[in-house]
Amino acid sequence: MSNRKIQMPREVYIDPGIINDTADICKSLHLDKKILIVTGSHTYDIGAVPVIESLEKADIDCDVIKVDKASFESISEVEELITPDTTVLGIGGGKVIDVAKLSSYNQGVYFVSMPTTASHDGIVSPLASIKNPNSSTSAKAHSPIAVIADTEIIAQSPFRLLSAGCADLISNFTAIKDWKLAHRLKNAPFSESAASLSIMSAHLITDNVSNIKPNLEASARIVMKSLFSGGMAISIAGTSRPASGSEHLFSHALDKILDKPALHGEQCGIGTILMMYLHDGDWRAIKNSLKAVQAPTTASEIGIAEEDIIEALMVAHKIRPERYTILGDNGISKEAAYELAYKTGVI
Ligand SMILES: NC(=O)C1=CN([C@@H]2O[C@H](COP(=O)(O)OP(=O)(O)OC[C@H]3O[C@@H](n4cnc5c(N)ncnc54)[C@H](O)[C@@H]3O)[C@@H](O)[C@H]2O)C=CC1
Ligand SMILES: O=C(CO)COP(=O)(O)O
Ligand SMILES: [Zn+2]
Repeated sequence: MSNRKIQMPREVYIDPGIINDTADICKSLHLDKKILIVTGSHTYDIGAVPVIESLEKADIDCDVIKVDKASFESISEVEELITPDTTVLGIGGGKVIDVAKLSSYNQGVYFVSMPTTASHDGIVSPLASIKNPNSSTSAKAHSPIAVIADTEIIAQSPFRLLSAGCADLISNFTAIKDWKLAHRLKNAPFSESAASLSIMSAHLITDNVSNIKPNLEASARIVMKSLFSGGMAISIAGTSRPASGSEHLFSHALDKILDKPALHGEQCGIGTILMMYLHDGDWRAIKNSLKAVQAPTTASEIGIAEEDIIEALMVAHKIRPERYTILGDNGISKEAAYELAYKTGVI
């Protein structure tokens, strides 16, 4: 038997007002015995309250737990509330969704992904990213059984979060360059279909920048659909390779260095400018696309000091040494890091 499994969601809803149909969706999937809502303190009012109303009307039992960190403590707290007939609904941003995803995976129960914003491509993917002292990258979990993305709620979320989602998708351009490089130099397994889908998802953003605007349901829909197809590329590959290369290593390095990192997608977007320069690609086009969706392109816009950018560039290659990228096995020198950040206008 092949041990290569492609896992995908069974049902995906990307629609305005769909959150009010949560009970019907859970019933139709036979997931209505016992519901555990995992949400954040801020996203409780925005997303959990309408879900609770929908479940109460349908006489479906539900418990709620609020988590604010994607940590192993949060995972344990959630797991304590899970029984074999529980379905976990993750309602919130990326951290909440990752906690819901990993705790449900550990306990072997179904999970429904309910994003209240469109800030990164883990919404639909089978991976979860839980920070710990040894690792800041994503690890295997499982795909949601269903995705319920209410584009009305997502459109009303701060535009900064949507811009970050666009930037996380734009980073697929360098991720694929790195993946191809690793395939050629190190014989890393490569999937043409996952790579094509990943690039297509990034193009859905860069070809549509003029249609991505604040407070517009149609814009939230474009970003959410692109994150969906980007997540599918990850599912097909069975690894985050199609969506995470050297630009993500740079962002992971910043997460380790900084007390208060910027949004995941924002850091990855800036990393994409830098890594595209190293690939000798069209980094100016990346910068223009990021600007067009109002994502940051300089360190100062997200309050990161020059020396932290340089430090992150110099240590990024150590984050995941098994994943070869343009940073090579030894990384880049301090002088080269300054030159790179300066020439691209990041510092
Ligand atoms: N599983 C995976 O494959 C991936 C996981 N990640 C992880 O996801 C996390 C980043 O996710 P983010 O969503 O960027 O951060 P986050 O989960 O911290 O959310 C950012 C902020 O947005 C707020 N928010 C969410 N919806 C809102 C709404 N409708 N209105 C107002 N505020 C709202 C949240 O309360 C939070 O304060 C990181 O931990 C990152 O490592 C990132 C990429 C892929
Ligand atoms: O952020 C991701 C894809 O956008 C996941 O990447 P990592 O596997 O590097 O955490
Ligand atoms: Zn990412």
